[in-house]
Amino acid sequence: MSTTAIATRGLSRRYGTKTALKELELTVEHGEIFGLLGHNGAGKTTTVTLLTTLLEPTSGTATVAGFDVSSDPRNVRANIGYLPENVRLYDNLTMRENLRFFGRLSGVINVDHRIAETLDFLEFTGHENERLSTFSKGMRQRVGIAQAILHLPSVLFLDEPTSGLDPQGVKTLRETIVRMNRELGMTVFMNTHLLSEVTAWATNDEKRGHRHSLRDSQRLPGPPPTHTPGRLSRHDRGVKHHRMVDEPDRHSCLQPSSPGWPDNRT
Ligand SMILES: Nc1ncnc2c1ncn2[C@@H]1O[C@H](COP(=O)(O)OP(=O)(O)OP(=O)(O)O)[C@@H](O)[C@H]1O
Repeated sequence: MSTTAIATRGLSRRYGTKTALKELELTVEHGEIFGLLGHNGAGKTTTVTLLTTLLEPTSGTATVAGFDVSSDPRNVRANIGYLPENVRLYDNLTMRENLRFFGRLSGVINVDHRIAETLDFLEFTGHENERLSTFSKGMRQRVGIAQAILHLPSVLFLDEPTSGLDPQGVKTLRETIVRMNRELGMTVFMNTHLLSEVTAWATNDEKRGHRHSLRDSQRLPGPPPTHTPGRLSRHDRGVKHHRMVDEPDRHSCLQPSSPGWPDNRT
């Protein structure tokens, strides 16, 4: 079996004359947690939308879990989970009803059993019969994660997963991501515009090289508890990231000195 979970070659997407994504080249191996880093508008959501088969590339290719996103989207979808930035759930249904609905759509067998197992794994039991309209942002997101992993996908996509969460929510989410990776063996592909999201996993000397091509994919070790600037230590589970920086006018480069450079260290 191939060790490659995701591979893109020249992956591009245009909207009319607007280039949303230009010739993305990246490879993610099975078992990795991968962070796609870029400012607002850099093309992160477009990338995830292409990789989850919700959008067709205008040129280039991509495979996910060994299947081509253009010629074999059904098999891609069967092998992935997806948590969009703004998770869409049914507010007037309970958590169990929501999960049943999504589980059945994904063809999950014995769906109630899987719901129980999944909520147990996420340490989120006790709210099954409550309506989503009463849930906080953090709780809704956990329902979103539950629906994304109900069918035990091999590759999990998370679009700006910490967006709108409080610090405790961010901490819980990071721990959950690591557990899904280590205990369920899921490859995790995560979009973020926050450098801190990537560095949270890793020691880093990765603030160097402010302007990179899209080929600047770098392996980070992670997730250790502390951060050792200037040095990469070895870790058996690599966390890779890829900075979506290109021409300054297109991607408003990620630079530590930029006004928009994230300064939070949640
Ligand atoms: N449907 C669309 N039609 C036209 N342009 C679009 C469309 N979707 C995205 N774009 C443009 O493509 C570029 C990339 O958008 P995308 O949403 O992928 O960026 P992003 O990195 O995810 O940004 P954000 O962090 O703000 O979500 C942006 O300039 C955006 O305005």
